[in-house]
Amino acid sequence: MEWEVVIGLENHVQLTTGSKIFSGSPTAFGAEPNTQASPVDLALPGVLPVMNKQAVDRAIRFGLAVGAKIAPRSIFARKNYFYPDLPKGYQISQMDDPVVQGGSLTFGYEKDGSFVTKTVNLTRAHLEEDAGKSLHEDYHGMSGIDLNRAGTPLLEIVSEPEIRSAQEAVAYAKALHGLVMWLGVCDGNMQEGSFRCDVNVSVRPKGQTEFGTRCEIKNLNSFRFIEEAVNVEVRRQIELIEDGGKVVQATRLYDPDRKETREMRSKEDAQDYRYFPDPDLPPLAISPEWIERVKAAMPELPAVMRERFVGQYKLPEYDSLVLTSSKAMATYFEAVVATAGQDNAKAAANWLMGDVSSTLNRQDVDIADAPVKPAQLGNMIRRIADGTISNNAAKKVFASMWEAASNDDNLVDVIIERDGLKQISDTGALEAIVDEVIANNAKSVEQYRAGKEAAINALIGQAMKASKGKANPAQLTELLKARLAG
Ligand SMILES: Nc1ncnc2c1ncn2[C@@H]1O[C@H](COP(=O)(O)OP(=O)(O)OP(=O)(O)O)[C@@H](O)[C@H]1O
Ligand SMILES: [Mg+2]
Ligand SMILES: [Mg+2]
Repeated sequence: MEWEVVIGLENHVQLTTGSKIFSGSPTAFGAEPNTQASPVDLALPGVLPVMNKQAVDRAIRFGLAVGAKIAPRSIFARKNYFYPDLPKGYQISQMDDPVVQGGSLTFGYEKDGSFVTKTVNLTRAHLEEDAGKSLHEDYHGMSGIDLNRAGTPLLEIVSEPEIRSAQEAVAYAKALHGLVMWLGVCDGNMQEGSFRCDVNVSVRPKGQTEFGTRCEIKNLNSFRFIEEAVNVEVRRQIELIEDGGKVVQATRLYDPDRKETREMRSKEDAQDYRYFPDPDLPPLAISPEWIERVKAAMPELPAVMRERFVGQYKLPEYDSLVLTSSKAMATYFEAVVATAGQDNAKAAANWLMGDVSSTLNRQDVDIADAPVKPAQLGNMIRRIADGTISNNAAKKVFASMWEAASNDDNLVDVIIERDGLKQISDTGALEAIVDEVIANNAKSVEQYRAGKEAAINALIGQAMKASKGKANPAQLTELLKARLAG
C-alpha cells in the first residue's frame, strides 16, 4: 500500500516587545526566577489586563507579510486549564475571531537535487500569553515555579494541513522562522524558546481524500528534531495501521535520544478548555489607519526582494532565494555589490554561497558577525575581475582576511602585497616563461604541432609551475598558442 503523509504546523512565536502582553513587566530572557513577574503575571486578586499595543503592531505586520486578512474586530477568550505555571487557571488567547485570518507562505527548497517552490495556506495567527515555567531539576523532590515567562506575548501561527513530507515541514518552518526574524517580530532564538513548533501528523492511503487521524507532537525546538520526529511518527502510524491497529488522536512528545515519539495525553483525557470571551478585555478594534501605519513602516519583504535581485542583479532564481533567506545575508550581499560593482554581482553571489557560507557554517558564526567585511570582499572581487589575482589566489586572500578580522577596507591589497599573490599579467614576463618552456619541452611541442592539441596542457602546466602559479592562465594560454603557431 502507498501512503500519503499529511502535516499541519502550529508555531508559537514570542514577540519582540519590551514588556508583556497584559502587564508592564519586562520580557528579557534569563533573569533570576520571578524577578520579572508583576501582580498581573502572578494573577493576584483584583488585577486587570491591559493590552500591549506593540504586540498588536507585530501581529498586524506578520499578517500583512503573509497576505492575510487583519480582523477589524477580534476577541480575546479564556482557555481554561489547571497547571502550576498558570496561576490564573486560564490562558488569555483567541478562539473565534483571531487577529490574523488566512494568508499563505511560499518557500523554496531542494528536493531530489532540484529546486522546487511550494505555497502553504495559513489558517490563522492569534495573539495569546505564554505560561510560566516549572523547574523540575533544581530542587530535590519538589518543583520550582518561575513566572518570568508568564504573560510574554505569543503569536500562534497555524497552517492548513497541506504539508506532505518531513522535508517540506522543515522547509516551511525555516521559511516562517526567517520571515518572523526578517520582520523583526521575533528574535528567532530557538534554544531560548522564542520560536517553538508543534507538528500535527497523519497518514492516509494514496488517493483517499478524507484525512487520517492526527497526532500532535509538541514543542520541537530544532529543525533537525522536526525532521526526525515526523519521520519516526509517520513510520509508527503506518506500521500500526498495517498491523491492523488504529491511530488514536493524541498529544505526543519526541525523545531525540531514543528516536521515538511517546504519548503525553490521549484525546480521551483531552481537556475541555471551556473557551469564553474574556470579560476583562474589550474587543480589539483595528482601524484601517492603524493597518496603514504598520504597512508604511514595513521593511521590503523577502519575496519582493527575491524578484528584485533577479531583475536588478541578473541572478538565477536559486541564488536569489539563498541570498534572501535572511535579512542579514541579503544586506551583506548588497553591500558587497555596492563595492564590487553591478557587473560582479554574480561573482559576489558565488562567493557568498561558496567560501563565505562554508566558513560561517564551519565556525558557527552568523553572517552579521563575519570577520570579513562586505567592502573587503567587494574589493577582493574587483581584484579578481581586474586580473590582479587569480581565483585560486583569491581563496588564499579570503582566508587571510578572515583570519585578520581587520576593519581596513583595502586589506585585500595589503595581503596581496605581503604574500606576493599578484598574478603575472605582464606580457614581457610571460613571454620569457613561455620561451623557456618551449625550449625545454621539445617533445610536447612536437606532439602539439603534429596535431595533438591536448599536448598544450603539459606546456601550460610547466609554465604555471615556472611562474609559481602566478601567471594569468588565460593570457598564458593565448601567448603559448601564438608562439606554437608561429
Ligand atoms: N488530519 C490531519 N493531519 C495532519 N494535520 C492536521 C490534520 N487535521 C488538522 N491538522 C492540523 O492540525 C493543526 C490544528 O491546530 P489548531 O490550533 O487548530 O488546533 P489544536 O491543535 O486542536 O489546538 P491547540 O492550539 O490547543 O493545540 C493545524 O495545523 C491543522 O492544519
Ligand atoms: Mg493551536
Ligand atoms: Mg495543537
